[in-house]
Amino acid sequence: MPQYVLTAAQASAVDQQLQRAGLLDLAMEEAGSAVARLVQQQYPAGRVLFLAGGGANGGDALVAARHLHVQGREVEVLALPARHRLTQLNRRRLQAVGVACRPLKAAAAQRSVEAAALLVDGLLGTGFTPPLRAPLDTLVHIINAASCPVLSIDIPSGIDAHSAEAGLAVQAQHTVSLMGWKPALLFGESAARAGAVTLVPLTVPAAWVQAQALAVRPTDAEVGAMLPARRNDAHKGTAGHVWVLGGHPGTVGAAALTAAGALRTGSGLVTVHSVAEIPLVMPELMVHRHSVWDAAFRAFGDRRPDAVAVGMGLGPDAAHIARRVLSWNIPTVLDADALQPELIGHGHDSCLWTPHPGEAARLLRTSTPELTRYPLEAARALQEQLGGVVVLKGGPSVVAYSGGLSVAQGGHPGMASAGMGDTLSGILASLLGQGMDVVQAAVAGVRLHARAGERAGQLHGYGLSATDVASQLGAAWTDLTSETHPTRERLSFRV
Ligand SMILES: NC(=O)C1=CN([C@@H]2O[C@H](COP(=O)(O)OP(=O)(O)OC[C@H]3O[C@@H](n4cnc5c(N)ncnc54)[C@H](OP(=O)(O)O)[C@@H]3O)[C@@H](O)[C@H]2O)[C@@H](O)CC1
Ligand SMILES: Nc1ncnc2c1ncn2[C@@H]1O[C@H](COP(=O)(O)OP(=O)(O)O)[C@@H](O)[C@H]1O
Repeated sequence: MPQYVLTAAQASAVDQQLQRAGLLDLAMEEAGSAVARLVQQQYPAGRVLFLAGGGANGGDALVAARHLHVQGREVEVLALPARHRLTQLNRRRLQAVGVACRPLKAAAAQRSVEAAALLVDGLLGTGFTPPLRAPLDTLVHIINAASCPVLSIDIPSGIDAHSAEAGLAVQAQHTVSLMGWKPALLFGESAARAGAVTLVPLTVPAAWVQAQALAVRPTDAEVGAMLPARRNDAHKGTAGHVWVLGGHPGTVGAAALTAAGALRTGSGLVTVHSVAEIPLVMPELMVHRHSVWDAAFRAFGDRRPDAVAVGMGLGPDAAHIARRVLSWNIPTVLDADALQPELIGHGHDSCLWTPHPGEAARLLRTSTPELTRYPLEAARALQEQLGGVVVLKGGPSVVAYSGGLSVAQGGHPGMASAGMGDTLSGILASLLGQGMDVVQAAVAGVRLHARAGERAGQLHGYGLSATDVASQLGAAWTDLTSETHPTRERLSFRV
């Protein structure tokens, strides 16, 4: 089942549909029971302290407390005055099964926290509008000083669901996100505040969520189904020829890493064109050194590859060279030095632009902190300016295409090292060269890169390099396709 990303306003729109259909009570019951189930699984012993706000987020907490109480867990509930109708209803239901709901005051919270084995934060969810008002600010300080783990419902209290920033807000060990991901749970400091996130999709008509969603988050099975199946009679002429145009004295490794990424993603032929001496990191690569770029383009004549990656370590002439490449109108990955504002308006539908936040800020003529506050909106703005498809790189990367946004799953913090993006460019060019549609190549390519990073991270931790990631690409491909192409795997190993 697809996963979606929703802003607070979009989640609230679905809530209103549920309300009109008379289903909101059931959704709150499902949300609360999912929280209780998770508590039993992950934190099976000791007293559970619930801090409940007055909105529906507090209502979810009251439902969870009731479920745990009837299952025999010791619970304590401190609650603000209930404003939401369903929160009032669930307060009565909780009291009906014998649990007292004491007023939530700072002093009581302070005392109760000391005896708790787990604190469930149900103060504020998507109905929060910054800045945090009293007494919630004091309560957040008390929660953050607690020695027990904290589990937040939907989103840590004090986090603005839309933004990657975090001011005064709960630091959770675990967050149960309801219905879909909120942007804040995916990016930056706000995601760090959420700890481990468990998504509980809720029994809501998928079409309602899809109609509202800001972005999708494809599962591995969905990504695997996009990757091309190769026939047993495939040969190097059918697996795509990729050209890499990059490298400059001092940055020759970038072009080599891109080429290695393309080979490891299954390209039949990979040729590097450069005016610098490119190290032959894999003897399977073809490397052509040209005297100057004009001579290179003369030598190309009318010959064209199936896909081209341009810009990695390319140096000061990159915009000019990329513009000539764009006139070929073939599947093209533009990265690094080729990501220049003067290319805006010169792209085409088969372009895949791959900026990191610094390059993206340069293209949008804004600052990097401004851009990283709202990565989804930034990716969309870039796509509108550049056309084609944009991969805004990060942990996680966002793919923006005409009419849609997709957020990649996974990756590894060890991928924060030089050359990772160059490898990604090679992966993307390889997938384009193997005939994939540009949107699917981008979505599948970023996940393939992240999956290879996860595997390499298990072996090398924070010491992993881009070369290590490239070496895991074949295994990552197998991981992603194992669910969707079992027959093909068996066929390809026949004797
Ligand atoms: N389909 C789904 O996903 C489902 C979602 N569900 C749940 O609904 C939640 C959203 O519920 P919601 O809309 O009632 O808002 P919620 O977050 O509880 O906050 C409202 C309270 O916060 C207060 N408040 C606001 N700003 C504040 C500030 N700056 N400083 C201090 N206080 C502030 C505000 O106070 P007031 O402004 O009224 O004084 C009001 O009392 C969602 O996160 C999920 O948990 C499930 O129940 C079922 C299905
Ligand atoms: N913490 C992380 N989690 C997941 N992916 C990451 C993380 N850090 C970096 N990456 C990935 O590594 C790549 C870095 O790209 P980039 O900054 O262009 O590197 P370079 O220019 O050195 O090649 C991107 O694809 C990014 O998504």
